[in-house]
Amino acid sequence: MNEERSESTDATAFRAGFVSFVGRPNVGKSTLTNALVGEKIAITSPKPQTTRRAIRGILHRPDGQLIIVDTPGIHRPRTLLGERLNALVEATLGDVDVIGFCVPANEKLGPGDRFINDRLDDFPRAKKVAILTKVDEASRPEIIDQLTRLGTLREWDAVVPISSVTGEQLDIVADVLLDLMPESPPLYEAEQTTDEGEDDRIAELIREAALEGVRDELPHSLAATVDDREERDPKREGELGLLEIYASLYVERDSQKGIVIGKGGSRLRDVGERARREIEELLGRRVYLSLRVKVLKEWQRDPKALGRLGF
Ligand SMILES: Nc1nc2c(ncn2[C@@H]2O[C@H](COP(=O)(O)OP(=O)(O)OP(=O)(O)O)[C@@H](O)[C@H]2O)c(=O)[nH]1
Repeated sequence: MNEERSESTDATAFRAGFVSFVGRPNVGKSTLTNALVGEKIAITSPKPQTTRRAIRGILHRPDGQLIIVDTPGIHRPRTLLGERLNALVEATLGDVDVIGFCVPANEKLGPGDRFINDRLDDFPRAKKVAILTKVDEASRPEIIDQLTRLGTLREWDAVVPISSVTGEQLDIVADVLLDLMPESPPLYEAEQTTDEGEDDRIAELIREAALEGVRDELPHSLAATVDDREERDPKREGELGLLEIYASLYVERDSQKGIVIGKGGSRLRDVGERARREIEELLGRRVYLSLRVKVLKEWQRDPKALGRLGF
């Protein structure tokens, strides 16, 4: 990050900086990122703890640039993967300008929220904003009650209630976050919405499609990679040909392979179909997707396997 950027009180100055949303699994961090950036980049899923990679989304505005670093949740590590994720969180949060602490309006503040709030003391450099998410699912009194409780946790630089679903207060949260950023020239090109590699985004779309409708224990055992791409000649000159993408889905055990593939391969066909449509939308062209399911025994605990999957 650029050390030359400076604090300023000039309200008309262009500001740019990094923000990371933290909070318990499922509080709506990825959905908020997508809603702010306006393009699907982070994986959202109703299952807890499915965001693995630090993905950046960028909100471009005439008065500033908000670079969103989407981290996996802070949680107590149980596996080597868990430890690496926590190390990633530490590295990310040590380097951002603002941390947005997300708490859902429709659930009481609990030990999980307090655990994460306490950890925020380890990142004194970052300004801290409390974001009350999912206000569409809570009553007025519940929202007020929750805001009061949030206020007792620490002196926040700001507290903002939002809904990523109805869009309520999303412009306000963007204003508030930008206001807290240092004065700085734009840090990214205007057309960029994410700096994640295209293959990584494709792999996330495949993983997301494969997660849909599977049992609770599977999310942590699924990974996807793009192995190869081949361009087919276009039928007519001046057109794009078909893009063939060869990808793998990794599970940890033989039994999980069956779950992913389904009876007679029916589930895998659905997953491939869903993922292909998403990839075509992302790339804006026709795609042929070949998906293979592979077993990589206990990959979450195996350093070599983790390396191969890009963790
Ligand atoms: N009603 C409502 N639901 C929301 C809102 N924001 C997110 N959700 C839902 O909450 C669930 C979890 O959202 P995510 O954005 O995946 O949550 P997350 O905090 O990124 O979760 P992890 O990746 O597991 O850490 C999804 O089913 C979302 O559709 C909101 O503002 N209102």
